[in-house]
Amino acid sequence: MEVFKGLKRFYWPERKLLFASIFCLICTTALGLVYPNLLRYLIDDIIALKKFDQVPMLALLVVAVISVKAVFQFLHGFSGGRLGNKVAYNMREAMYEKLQYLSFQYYDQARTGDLMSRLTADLEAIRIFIGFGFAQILNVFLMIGFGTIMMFSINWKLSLLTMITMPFLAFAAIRFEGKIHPAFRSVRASMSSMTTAVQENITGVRTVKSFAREPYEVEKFTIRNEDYRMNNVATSQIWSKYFPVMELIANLSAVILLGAGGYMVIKGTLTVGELVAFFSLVWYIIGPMWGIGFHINNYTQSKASGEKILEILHQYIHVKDVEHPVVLSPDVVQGRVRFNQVTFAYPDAQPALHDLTLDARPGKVIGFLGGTGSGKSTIISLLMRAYNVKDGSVTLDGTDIRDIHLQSLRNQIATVFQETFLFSSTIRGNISYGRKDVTMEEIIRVAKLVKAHDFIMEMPLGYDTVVGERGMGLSGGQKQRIAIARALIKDPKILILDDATSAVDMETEQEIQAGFKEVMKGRTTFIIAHRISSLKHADEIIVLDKGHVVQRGTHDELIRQEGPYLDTYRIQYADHPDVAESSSSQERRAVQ
Ligand SMILES: Nc1ncnc2c1ncn2[C@@H]1O[C@H](COP(=O)(O)OP(=O)(O)OP(=O)(O)O)[C@@H](O)[C@H]1O
Repeated sequence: MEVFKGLKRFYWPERKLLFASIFCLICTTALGLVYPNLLRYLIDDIIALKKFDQVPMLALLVVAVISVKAVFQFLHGFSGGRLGNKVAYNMREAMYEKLQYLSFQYYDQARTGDLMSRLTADLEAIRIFIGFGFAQILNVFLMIGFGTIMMFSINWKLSLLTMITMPFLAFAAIRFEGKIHPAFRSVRASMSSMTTAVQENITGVRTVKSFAREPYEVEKFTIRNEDYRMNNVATSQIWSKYFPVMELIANLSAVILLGAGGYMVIKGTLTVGELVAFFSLVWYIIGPMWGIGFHINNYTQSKASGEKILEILHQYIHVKDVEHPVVLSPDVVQGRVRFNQVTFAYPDAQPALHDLTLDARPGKVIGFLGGTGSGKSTIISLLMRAYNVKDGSVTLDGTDIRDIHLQSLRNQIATVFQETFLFSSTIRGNISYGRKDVTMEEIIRVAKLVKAHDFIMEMPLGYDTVVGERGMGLSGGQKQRIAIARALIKDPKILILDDATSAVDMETEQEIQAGFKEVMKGRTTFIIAHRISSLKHADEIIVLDKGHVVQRGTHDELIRQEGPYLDTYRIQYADHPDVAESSSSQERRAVQ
């Protein structure tokens, strides 16, 4: 029940619907009890006494009871359906919102397929249970309770005899519950592992095809599919083992009733009408007892689903606002960024950054160079507070970013990531993503700045062209340019380019950078690049190696000293002897 207590905030506001659905079901159940009594009356008071003129009245009464019962049944379905959908809607909203605010650390580990199955299959299980399952379980108790009272009112001895098997039935049902719950959990786990495989396969279809790994992918899927099948088989084995046992026990009741009841009728201690009424009452109790397996199954499934949903809803958010955060106002932000002796390690890992200190004044350009895994992206992750710095501090205009309202901090920053992600929407929609109120003129202006306007206009629908999922249909360089336009339109105080121009040719890169100079006047820019050409205009270049700063200075300073920067420079300009020559003479001058 803990799970349903945890989910209370979703269904409690809809309690009117919940109670209406339960009330209507109780009425339906109570009206169901009228039948056995009408039967008894028909046999004992009409047929036995040959008062056949009362039959039409009785028939009309039956029609009336059926009609009222049907109305209650409809109202139960209606309110239950509304309740389930309302609860599922509220939960879907809450889950989606939570997913928006979960930190980068969570997504480092999360599996998309698993999250998708929680948002779909698990929510569906809860919808059905809260909408109908819960009322039905309550109904089982009511039917058993009402039926038992009525049976005892007819003949208590026969009632006791017939009820003899019920504890065994209850025992079997409880054992069944104990086995089926873990089985369902495994089914759900294997289901989500299967969906993850499908999702990853579709996302990475280009990689799969280029490596001709289709057979391997099929095999990988087969293993998970097999696991899912085996779990389902194991679950149905539990069903098939317990169900016949439960059915046998239930039917024993009917056999005892017919034997003992028939004997009582012969002896004259029970009327035929009472026996017939008793017989339908027994089935009135056995019916829900039989269904108990289904309800238990429904309950355990939704309990397992509820656990998975709560796991997300209760997921700890690593990066969140302090109690009274500083809310930045864009007109006052200068954009001065400082890292003060920052050392940072990802969870359960060696430090990715050691003792970094930097001071980026507003309007300055800071470049980062270093081999893969040297910590460049980590620096910008810390700047946008994707992770909390524990050792040292990062400040913006003198305020520790941990004290700044997270959204207002990120509103000042625009990042172009290493991997370009575009939404499956129009080019116009993709460029204007970071801002609500943006005119077409502004979109075109930034597109021209990043040299994207011409290729966009060559497309059949221009800015209204819909790009495929993840920007399919565009070249790497085109995607990057759209991503840069998306960052620029945000008019940020701080611009971060994480290897953002790696896919465009050098000439276009220079043109884009010339465009930047104009837009980024008075703003702070961080550029991560592998190409010297992308960095050489930076006010300070920081060279990193395994998380340590190994060199820093301007381009001119760095090419005058031996070190990784000059090594990279030599490699990249090997094809340009004139440049290389001039650099070596500069170097020589520096040494002299
Ligand atoms: N999310 C993460 N969780 C755990 N470790 C990480 C994570 N991201 C990066 N690392 C590790 O931190 C170190 C620095 O990585 P980082 O991404 O900052 O390097 P980088 O210089 O940007 O590399 P590249 O040029 O290849 O992008 C690496 O050892 C990397 O494996």
